[in-house]
This record gives sequence, structure tokens and C-alpha cells, in this order.
Amino acid sequence: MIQIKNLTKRYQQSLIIDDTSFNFPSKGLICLLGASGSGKSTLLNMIAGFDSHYSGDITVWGTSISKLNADELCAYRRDHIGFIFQNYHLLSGYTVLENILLACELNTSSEEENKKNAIELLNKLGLSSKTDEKTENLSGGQKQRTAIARALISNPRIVLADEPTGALDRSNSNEIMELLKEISKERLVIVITHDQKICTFADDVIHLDNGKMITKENDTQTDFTGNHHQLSFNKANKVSAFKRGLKNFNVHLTRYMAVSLAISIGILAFMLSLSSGNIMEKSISDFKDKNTAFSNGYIKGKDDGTVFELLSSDERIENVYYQYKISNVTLRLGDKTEAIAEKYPMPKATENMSYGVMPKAGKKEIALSPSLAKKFGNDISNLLGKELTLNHGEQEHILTISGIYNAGYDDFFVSSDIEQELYENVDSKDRYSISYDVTDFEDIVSVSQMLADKKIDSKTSANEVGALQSTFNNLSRLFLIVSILILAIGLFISTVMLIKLQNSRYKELGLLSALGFNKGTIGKMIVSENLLLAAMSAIFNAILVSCTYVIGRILHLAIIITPVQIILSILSTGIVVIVISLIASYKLIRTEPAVALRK
Ligand SMILES: Nc1ncnc2c1ncn2[C@@H]1O[C@H](COP(=O)(O)OP(=O)(O)OP(=O)(O)O)[C@@H](O)[C@H]1O
Repeated sequence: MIQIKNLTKRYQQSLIIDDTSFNFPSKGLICLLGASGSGKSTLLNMIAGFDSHYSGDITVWGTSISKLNADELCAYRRDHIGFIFQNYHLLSGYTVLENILLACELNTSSEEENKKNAIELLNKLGLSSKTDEKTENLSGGQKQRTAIARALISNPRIVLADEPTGALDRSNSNEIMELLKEISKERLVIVITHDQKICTFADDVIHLDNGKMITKENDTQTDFTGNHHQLSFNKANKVSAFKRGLKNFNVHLTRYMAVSLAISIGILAFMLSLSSGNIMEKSISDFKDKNTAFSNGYIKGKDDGTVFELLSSDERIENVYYQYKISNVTLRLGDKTEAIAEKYPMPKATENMSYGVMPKAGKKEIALSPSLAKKFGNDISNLLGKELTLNHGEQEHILTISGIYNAGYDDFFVSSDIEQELYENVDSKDRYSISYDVTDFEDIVSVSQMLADKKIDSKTSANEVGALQSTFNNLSRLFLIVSILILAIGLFISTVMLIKLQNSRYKELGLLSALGFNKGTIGKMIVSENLLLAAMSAIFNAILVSCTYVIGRILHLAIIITPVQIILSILSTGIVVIVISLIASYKLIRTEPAVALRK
């Protein structure tokens, strides 16, 4: 029934099968004997339709399988071939029954019918008590019987066994061979072996020697009739690749969970590093609240207009005005009045506050030095928030005391808009100093540097701001490096774990292919698993982000996680996992079944 004509197979320059011809009968047990590397598995793979790259022809019931396409070859294996492997190739994590049912998933019989047939077969093979046992818990002999049951469940006309007793002891080997002998009464069974003793079970022994198939006439007791069959294919049952992917995902759940966690933690760490930008913003705003004059600059000295012009034309600077010495200022709080004969402009940003804050523009505020404050009350901290009346010439301003600053002499600051009003009536028009504000916090240091470069001495909080910025920048760089490292380690571990997991699945892929699953279905199954992994990782990430958020709130940590960051974190976890898993499974999906079986 199988006719091999002038078959030649080469791997690169090596000639493995050398223009050999042979007719296999329709029934009987044929042993294929030969030295290691003589080409036995190669021949079996060609008969099974795993490998079509050869010259010559293999005809099965009058149909040349050499001319079938990949999908037809899958159908050929599904409907006519039962495969038995030396190392059983049972899927661990699956029960005995599930392993057997895998082989009839593609046939059109109902699930009930397949189950009934599988249980009958298991009874016949003495495995009825192991039906629901996970295959990893079986003995070698039981595993091979399960593999035989799987090969027989679709009632194939040809059974191909690649060293089925290679991993068994003598007594188990004999039992298995008796079983194969029994089933060969109704079909052709080709068994690869190195073991001469196994050949005693055979109806015919083929020696593969120097690429030729040689048989001794004496060995031939087989029936060469039965060529009346036609090679036809049944309609395949449509299997749900997603369902199969889901089942596999469940089986490999622990490893998939570890991968998901590694990636989620890596991305969470990375996201937290980005959120350190938020921590910085919060600290800067705290600094600004405490140092309300942080953006002010003060340049003492007469100016011919050059410095004023320079400051006014700089986009980073606003609120530039000349300051003057003023005289005859009186301050009144309740029944106490204090007269200040002369008041000189002073730098604001470099003053340290004892209580409260410096006056803000537009707020009608005043800050006093401690010695001046004491003149209005012994407990100077109590003065904060109280209203004080300032008179200067015709002007009267009612101001709120916003703070007390650490100067050793009688002095005060008022909100800059009030200050400018005070200069409207000054007698002397001698410019004493210039006051300006830097619009953006980030520019304070660079503006000071620019003025220093031009030899203009400016009193600002640039030193404090610079120190703060450099601490933040260093911290943020450190955060970023640590987070990138955590992310890289997470991605590396996950990629290695995924590649290892996928590498361990070549045999599974070869097995599915031997059972007739085509490449498209296998590919979809693996992609489904990858999508499930991505979904699981995204869920883990969402849980981790939420926990971090809640813990941050409970412990009042300065972690600021925005909704956009949460969405980005979850999305990027999903995308990263899809990309990594597709890379990890790329080779697996593209591997030819014959190559997958050899791995
Ligand atoms: N995909 C491949 N690419 C290159 N060479 C290959 C490939 N597959 C098999 N070979 C080579 O073909 C030769 C025959 O291999 P094959 O596995 O068929 O031998 P075998 O008789 O089954 O050996 P063993 O009894 O040790 O399993 C070996 O030399 C092997 O290295």
C-alpha cells in the first residue's frame, strides 16, 4: 500500500536515502533497523508527510503524498497515520484521557463518541484506572500505552513508531511489542528500532544501510494485497484555537504568572520613576509656598538704563522696576504708631523667614523685621494676619502682616505693587536698586548666571534653587537609572522565561502536527496564549498600580499617580508582553514539524 520509488534524500551535501525503492504491505509489523544516523527517522518523517523535500515518490494507496500540499498532508496524518514516539510525547499537565482526546479533536465524531471510544481503548490497553491521571504520574510503560492509545484512537491504517521501546526495560518493551503486534493484524505498523530482539516480533525487517532499504526475503511473511483502498480525507472538525490556547495557558499557568509579575513589576517601577517628576513638582511647590520671594531678584546701584533695559528685554523676566529710598513712613497697629525716617530697598529673596511668608504681589501684605514687629507687640508670632496701616506722604495703605523675617534692624517689605505705588511720590529720583521677578522657577539659576556673566551683582535665591534643582535632578536620574534597571531585568527575566517555555514546546508542536493540526491552527493557538498572557500581565499591573496608589495614600507617601499614567502603565504592560511573547514564539511558530520533532 505504501510504494517508495527511487527515493533520494539529502541534507546539504550528505546523502541520507540513496535512490531506494520499497513496497510496504497493507498490514503487518515491519521493523526498520539501521545504524544510528542511517536515516530511519528521516524515512519515517517522509512517510508521515512531515518532510516533502526529497526526490523520488512515495505513494499511499495510489496517491502520491509527495505532491500533497501542507494542509493535505495534515489531513493525511489526521485520517491515516498514528504516531508513536520514543519519549511518548504526552502533554504534561493533561490527563491520560485528555491526551488521547487531543488526537480526535479534529475528527467529526461527537465529543461523547470520542470519549466513549477513548475509554474503551484504555480498558483494552489496561489503563482504565489511569483515565483521569496526569500523564507525568505514569510509569514509562503506562506512558507508552497511553501514547499507543492516542495513536489508535482515530483508527489509522498506518502506525509509525519511532523507537517506541527505546526508553523501556525489557519486560515493558516486550509488552509494548506484543501490543503493536496485535494491532498490526489490522493495519501496517512500522517500528524503528536498534534492538535485534525487537525484530523477533516483526513480520518483515528492513535494514537501512548506506541509504538503501534492504529486506531478507525469508523475513517476508506479510500480505502485500490490500491496495484496493483509496487515499481519501474526511472533513476536519473546526477546532477552537482559542479554547486550546486557554487550556494550554491553564497548564502553564504558574510560569505565565511568574512572567506576568516580572513584567508588571518592571513597568510599575518604571512608572514610579516617572512619577518622581510629580514628587519633584510637589516639593518645588512646597518650597515656593515657604519662600514666596524665591523668584525675586535685586540689583543694587545706580543704573543708566542699561541694566533695566537688559532685564526688561529678557523673556524670562517680568515685573522689572526701579527702587528708591523713601522717608517719613509711619506704621500704625491699634494704638501703636512707629515712624521710620528712612527706608532703603533691600533684597527679598535672601531673607529667611521666622514666621509666615514674604508679601505677595496683589495681596496688600507686609512683612516686618523682628525688632520692628516687637514695637507692636511682645508676641510677634501673634501679629500674623493682623492689619497694619502704612502712611507715606498722601498715601495710606491698609496691609496684612504676612510674615516676620530675620533681619537685625527695623525694616519691612510690602507687596511689590504697593511698593511701586510708594515710589510715585518720592522726593529724590536717585535710583537705588532694581527689583525683578523670574517668571519660571526653572530659569532662576540661568538668569542669575547670565547676570553674573555680565558682572552684574544680583541678590537672588539662585543658590538655594540651584541646590534644590541639582538634588532633584540627581535624585531623578538615580530613580530613572534604578527603574530602567528594574525594567530591563524584568524584561530580561521574562524574555528568558518565555523563550525557555517556548523552547520546551517544540515537541508539543511536533506532536500536534503529527496529530494533523495544521500550522495555521497551531500558530493561532500560540497567539491566543500570548494574548491571554498579555491580558493577565495588564491585570496584574492594574492591581499593582492600584495597591501602590492606596498604600501611597494611606502612608502619605509623596507618590502621585495620575489616571493617564495608570492607563499608560496598563497599556504598555499589555503591549510589551505581546511584543516579547511574539518574539519568543516567532521561531516556534515558524519551525517545520519534522525539525520540531527532532528538538
Ligand atoms: N534537519 C536536518 N538537517 C541536517 N541534517 C539532518 C537533519 N535531520 C537529520 N539529519 C541528519 O541525517 C542523518 C539521518 O538522521 P536520522 O535521524 O534520520 O537517523 P536515524 O537513523 O533515525 O538515527 P538514530 O537511530 O540515531 O535516531 C543524520 O546524520 C542526521 O544528522
